[in-house]
Amino acid sequence: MAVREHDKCLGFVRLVHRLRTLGLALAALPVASVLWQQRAPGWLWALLALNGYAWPHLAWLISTRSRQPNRTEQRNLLLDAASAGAWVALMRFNLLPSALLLSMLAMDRVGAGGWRLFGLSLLLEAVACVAVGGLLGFPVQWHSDTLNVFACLPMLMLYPVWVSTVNHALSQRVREQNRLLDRLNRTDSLTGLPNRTHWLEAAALELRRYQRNQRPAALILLDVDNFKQVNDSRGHAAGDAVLCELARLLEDNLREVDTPGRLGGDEFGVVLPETGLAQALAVAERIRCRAGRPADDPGGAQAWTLSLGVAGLDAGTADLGAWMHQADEALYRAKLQGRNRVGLPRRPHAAGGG
Ligand SMILES: Nc1nc2c(ncn2[C@@H]2O[C@H](COP(=O)(O)OP(=O)(O)OP(=O)(O)O)[C@@H](O)[C@H]2O)c(=O)[nH]1
Repeated sequence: MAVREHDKCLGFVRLVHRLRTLGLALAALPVASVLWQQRAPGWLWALLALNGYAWPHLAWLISTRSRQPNRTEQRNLLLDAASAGAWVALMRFNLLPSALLLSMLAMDRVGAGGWRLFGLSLLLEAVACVAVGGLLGFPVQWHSDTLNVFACLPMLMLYPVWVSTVNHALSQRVREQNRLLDRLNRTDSLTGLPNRTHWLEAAALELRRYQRNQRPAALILLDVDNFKQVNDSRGHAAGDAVLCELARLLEDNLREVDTPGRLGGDEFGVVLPETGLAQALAVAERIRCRAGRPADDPGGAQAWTLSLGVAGLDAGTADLGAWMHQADEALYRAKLQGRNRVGLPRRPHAAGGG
């Protein structure tokens, strides 16, 4: 099993261990009160001590050393259920401690493994209870005295709070992981910039704002010149480094409200809200000039260059596809005209502010 998979399973084992350690320690008190009432023999007391205080740590060792911690822990949970059933019979069905034991067990069974684990546990509890009860000749002593009631109180008052605390921590972790997953789904793994899907959403948002309120916006599409040669001559890792350098260049040279993104391969895009065409051309030119120059020698020779295409919005921009197409055509023109330049859109645009 892969190490990460093993670690993920340990999360479940840890959760059950926390529940079991406190649960069994508290459950031992009402059982002990019944054993005291019954003047039980020493071996029963020893069994209780083992079950209540040694078993949780033994179960932890067994599960964490297992090659399949999840499965082993499921088995341990079923053993817990069987032992609870046996204790109900050993307590001669003393009403309050038995009901408390079974209801608390049911609560963490549903919490840790859902209705399936609950059903299986119930079955095992019944089997163990009938088997041990049968061996003892089904002695019954329903009555719970004051000592039994007092011995039940710690579990009754503490365990539900403990279960809720553990569940709350768990649900917070799930929320955090969902947030992380969402971020990863929207991020390009190499550069850390928004990926194509996220970037297109940002562009579509600006288009809608323009259609509703005539707020200007512009797109820049950029592509590294002769990137294939960078890969071929300096290796794929050097190519990746150039893409990351470009991503940092965009982040460092744009406003907070602008959205840079990697559209795929060596093609990137920038969404510029509240920006007219002239301003967008100036931004594109600034990026072009700074591309491929070492930070400590910004006036030095360019190690790699960029071609860029710019498109603003006007009443003739039918949809996002049309807007992208205009920027793409402008980029294509920049490539045709010799690369390392900013391409202009074919049509004059009405978007103001520049
Ligand atoms: N290192 C690296 N290369 C990539 C990645 N994704 C795509 N490429 C390469 O990027 C190159 C893209 O080349 P093109 O855009 O077609 O052409 P170009 O060489 O940049 O030429 P022009 O765009 O015409 O200037 C291809 O060789 C791809 O294999 C990546 O994540 N990392």
